[in-house]
Amino acid sequence: MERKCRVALLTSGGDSPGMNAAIRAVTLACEQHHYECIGFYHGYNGLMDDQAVNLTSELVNPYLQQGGTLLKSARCKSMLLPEGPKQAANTLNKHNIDALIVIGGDGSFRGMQALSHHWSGQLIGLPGTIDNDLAHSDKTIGFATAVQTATEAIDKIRDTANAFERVFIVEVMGRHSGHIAFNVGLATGAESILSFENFDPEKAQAYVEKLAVQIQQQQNNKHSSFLIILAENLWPDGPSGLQQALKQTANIDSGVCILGHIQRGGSPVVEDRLLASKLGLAAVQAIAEKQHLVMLGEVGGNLIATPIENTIQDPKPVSMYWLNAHEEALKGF
Ligand SMILES: Nc1ncnc2c1ncn2[C@@H]1O[C@H](COP(=O)(O)OP(=O)(O)OP(=O)(O)O)[C@@H](O)[C@H]1O
Ligand SMILES: O=P(O)(O)OC[C@H]1O[C@](O)(CO)[C@@H](O)[C@@H]1O
Repeated sequence: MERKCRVALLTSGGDSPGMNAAIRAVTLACEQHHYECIGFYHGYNGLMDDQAVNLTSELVNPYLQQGGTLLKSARCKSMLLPEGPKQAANTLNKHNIDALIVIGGDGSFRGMQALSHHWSGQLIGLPGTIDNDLAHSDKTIGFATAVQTATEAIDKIRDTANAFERVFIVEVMGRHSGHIAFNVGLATGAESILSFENFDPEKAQAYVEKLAVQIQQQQNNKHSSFLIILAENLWPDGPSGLQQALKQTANIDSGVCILGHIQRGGSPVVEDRLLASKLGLAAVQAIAEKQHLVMLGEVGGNLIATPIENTIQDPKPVSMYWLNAHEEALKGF
């Protein structure tokens, strides 16, 4: 009897809503292709200490609509050491794995590159991160849900901010990229959006002075709230640093809300379920077609495979067009 192809799967880095939908799609597609499907728990840690599980449709089906990842995730320090990728390769060889699918962000893809130097199986990446910072896919799995979650939370802040005509600084995630900040800022009609793409930390005081003028003008004219969406890791001393600067510079009081990990959880929105399901099915198809060291993504409605190194190296710029248009439109009020 012909030996069945053995496909392994892991989720790595920050979990993102829709990872479970991708795991489910991979498992179902493997069953359809008559492949074995083996999950490894806790990201690359599961390859370090051999934490394997046989994935079946019965096991994965109930997770489709759940956030997080049924395979758990981790940031595995051993992968950064010379022995780590070798150890990972040993585990894959021990299980006779033919192909490994990694769902994660750019760090996880760097892990795939390191592994490729020690393991001869096929490696396929799926973009799974709320940050949307991977080139060659319009969206990453989990981004749409994170934007939705943050938007709903900020809408609630807006209600209470309106009631007291308050200024609020809301910090959103994104590590070092502004996709969440800009999209959430547009969706909530934030009066100001500050992110890596439009902020120079050397000129922080100049931004404070500009913000102070905007806040005073807007509140004098309209008697309404003023929301500042602030990307994490941006402002020196974080959102409370900006809060203090506004107070010291112009005696402006403001509230601070750090949305934090609330943005990573929750049931994936339809857009993420669809993207994850399509990419999961495509990953198994890519294995059947003998593809290697590629990431699958969706660009303009088409599924495309891009060499992993390009997805890591190529920038994924935030579109400034709509941000600028939004700022211009606000000036008209
Ligand atoms: N240069 C590298 N070489 C080998 N492995 C790496 C490298 N960079 C990252 N990894 C592995 O990938 C894991 C995940 O990377 P990282 O923590 O950067 O998250 P990510 O995949 O970028 O996702 P996210 O940004 O959404 O959290 C790391 O914990 C490590 O195990
Ligand atoms: O959960 P951790 O390990 O603190 O990581 C937080 C980081 O992970 C992300 O949620 C996803 O990369 C970033 O937006 C954030 O900076």
